Amino acid sequence: MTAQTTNTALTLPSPAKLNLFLHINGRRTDGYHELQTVFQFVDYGDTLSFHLRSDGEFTLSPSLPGVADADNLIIKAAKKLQQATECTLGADIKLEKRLPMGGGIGGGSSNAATTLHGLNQLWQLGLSEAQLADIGLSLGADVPVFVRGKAAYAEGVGEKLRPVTLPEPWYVVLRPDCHVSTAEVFCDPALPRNTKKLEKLPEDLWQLNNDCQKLVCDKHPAVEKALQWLLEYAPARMTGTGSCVFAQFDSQIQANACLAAAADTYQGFVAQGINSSPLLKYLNT
Ligand SMILES: C[C@](O)(CO)[C@H](O)COP(=O)(O)OP(=O)(O)OC[C@H]1O[C@@H](n2ccc(N)nc2=O)[C@H](O)[C@@H]1O
Ligand SMILES: Nc1ncnc2c1ncn2[C@@H]1O[C@H](COP(=O)(O)OP(=O)(O)OP(=O)(O)O)[C@@H](O)[C@H]1O
Repeated sequence: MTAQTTNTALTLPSPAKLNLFLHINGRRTDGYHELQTVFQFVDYGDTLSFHLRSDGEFTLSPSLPGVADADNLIIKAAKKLQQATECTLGADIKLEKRLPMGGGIGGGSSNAATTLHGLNQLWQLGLSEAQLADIGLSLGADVPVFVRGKAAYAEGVGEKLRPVTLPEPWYVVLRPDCHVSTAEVFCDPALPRNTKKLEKLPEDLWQLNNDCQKLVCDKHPAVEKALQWLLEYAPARMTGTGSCVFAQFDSQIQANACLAAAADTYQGFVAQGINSSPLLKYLNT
């Protein structure tokens, strides 16, 4: 991922995340779920470029298929920041989309976080990371971790974050050919919602589960199939509410070999797990 900065333009990375495990501990009265998860970033993602406008307007190019610009988390984040700070500036925003959408790897949330950081810098607002994370939370439960940019043990709805230092292995991430709605998974009566809260993270996160995985596999055979396919190679699991599944490897060579074998059947990518988001590297903080 490359990035560049001038006073009137800024190019920034927008990486994906994996949920290395995901426990659902309960449901709040507002319908949101209490959860425990570990987020790790991967060195693969989208790229966003921001060009300053003085008239307070926004453009996005290209638009995402099936997503009106007004519903795009990039534009929503830009408008939230503009309103919160009463800023009169705007931006032309370019998006290079590489991340599969609706795959549980947080592409939209990451785009929102990169937009908050990018415009904070371009407009010289001087908001703190904590202020940006607060604005981010109003856009989605996964936005704060992307704003903070550190691999984290998360609780609450995903916003109570404790940085963790994890091994940085290689992952194969496969995108089964189906769409899984996060809201639908969380609304499903069959979702297990009472996993006991962990007091302490175990050393080996593969001992833990993704509580959404069985439900999603039962409803979407393509997810089950991709997971079983990966399990022939390495420990594998679903991320978030799916549909993407990932397997862990010690080396890039092993991961590439697995992806090459998958190529006829699945779309996917190889990426390294990273504890610090590439976004942080390019910000003047
Ligand atoms: C499942 C995870 O991907 C784990 O990282 C996230 O918690 C989902 O985060 P997200 O996509 O940013 O979620 P949001 O956009 O805030 O919410 C999407 C939908 O998921 C449900 N939702 C989400 C997060 C959460 N802790 N409890 C929920 O019940 C809500 O019904 C909401 O309607
Ligand atoms: N910039 C964006 N990038 C991707 N999706 C977006 C964006 N803005 C809005 N969306 C909408 O959000 C939905 C979820 O997108 P996203 O790629 O973040 O899913 P996800 O990886 O499953 O996220 P999460 O794990 O946070 O639920 C998309 O299907 C799309 O309709």
